[in-house]
Amino acid sequence: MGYELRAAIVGATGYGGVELIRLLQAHPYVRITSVISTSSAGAAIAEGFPHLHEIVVGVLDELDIDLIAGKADLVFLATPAGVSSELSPKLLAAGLKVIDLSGDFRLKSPEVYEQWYKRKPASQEYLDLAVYGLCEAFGEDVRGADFISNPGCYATSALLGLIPAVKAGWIDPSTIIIDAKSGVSGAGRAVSLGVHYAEVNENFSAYKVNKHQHIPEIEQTLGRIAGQEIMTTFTTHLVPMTRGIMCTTYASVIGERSEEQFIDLYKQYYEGRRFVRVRPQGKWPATKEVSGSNFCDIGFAVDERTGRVTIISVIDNVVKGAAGQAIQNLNLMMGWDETTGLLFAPVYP
Ligand SMILES: NC(=O)C1=CN([C@@H]2O[C@H](COP(=O)(O)OP(=O)(O)OC[C@H]3O[C@@H](n4cnc5c(N)ncnc54)[C@H](OP(=O)(O)O)[C@@H]3O)[C@@H](O)[C@H]2O)C=CC1
Ligand SMILES: CC(=O)N[C@@H](CCC(=O)OP(=O)(O)O)C(=O)O
Repeated sequence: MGYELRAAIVGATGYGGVELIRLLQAHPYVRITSVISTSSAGAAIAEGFPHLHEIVVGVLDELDIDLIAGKADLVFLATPAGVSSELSPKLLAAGLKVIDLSGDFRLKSPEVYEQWYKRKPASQEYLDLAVYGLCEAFGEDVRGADFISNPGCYATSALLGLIPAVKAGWIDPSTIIIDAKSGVSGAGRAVSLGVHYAEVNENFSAYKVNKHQHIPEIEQTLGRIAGQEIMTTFTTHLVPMTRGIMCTTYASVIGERSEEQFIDLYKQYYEGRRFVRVRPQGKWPATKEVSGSNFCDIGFAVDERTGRVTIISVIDNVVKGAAGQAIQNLNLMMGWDETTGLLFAPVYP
């Protein structure tokens, strides 16, 4: 297939942007034609990122809508919250397809966005237009779409672990508790006290308890699956590792369900979806087992004593939680095989 899509990346100097460069330069149908930086325009990309030396040649472009429209067919926005709500309408008006990695278009209610992100929301028109790109659940919506809102990293791990059980009515949604942990790259490349080496190393801390911006995203999506309002308890922790998210999720089981039944249910739901790997009974995934890959691995334990199920789901936050999932969305948007350019094994050890 000789198809070539020209892609631009805004926020190319951040962790999500640099990971997009790494993955896209190996994609058979995509050519990166512009990498954009508001702080380092004019500098060679390999100057700031020596690991890309002799792999990606070129200089960083300034952020200019006309320049992007002249060079690209599709734009990835790997920018902080509050940026893409301004940029996306202009890029779409210029005829570009857009995949936004930030949280600006994930929540359908502007009021809910303002409450959790503490920022001015995008307009309702564009919130309605954006397709929530959780491919394994809403892949049909993504096919042929022009504007994708890439799910949040924690939300991806939590939702892939919960959706089949919620959809089947096998767990009581009012009892869901998600205990989530992330590596430090989830906080982005900018330096702050909270991600300083001496603060994180040999430490384990909870943050944004009951205030995390992925709570409404998880609740909105589970509510859509269940057809009823769902509230969850979701606690995030910072772990002294670079990549990886683990969600350990607890819920009360409705009826009598064994681990084997949960495994069969999830295997059926994710049949044909190559990026979700359901573990055999008694095997629980670790973050290292998906590191550097687009996989989400899921394992189960049913406790007959308490009547609860424990669901453990892991992803690499920068790949399945950001750049890899964005490329998975690109593949579906373009009608390509979902796995194109993404079917590589995790990095081990
Ligand atoms: N890191 C992760 O694991 C995940 C991140 N995300 C989301 O993806 C987005 C990118 O995250 P991440 O790469 O980690 O963040 P980083 O902080 O590492 O990078 C963001 C980049 O955006 C650019 N930028 C900042 N302000 C502006 C602006 N006003 N206009 C245009 N570009 C700007 C900066 O580059 P420059 O100064 O060169 O322009 C910066 O390098 C965020 O919204 C984040 O929440 C989602 C899932 C997972
Ligand atoms: C470790 C760490 O700080 N992780 C970030 C991950 C969320 C993120 O990337 O923000 P979005 O809402 O745009 O997805 C956080 O907890 O805020």
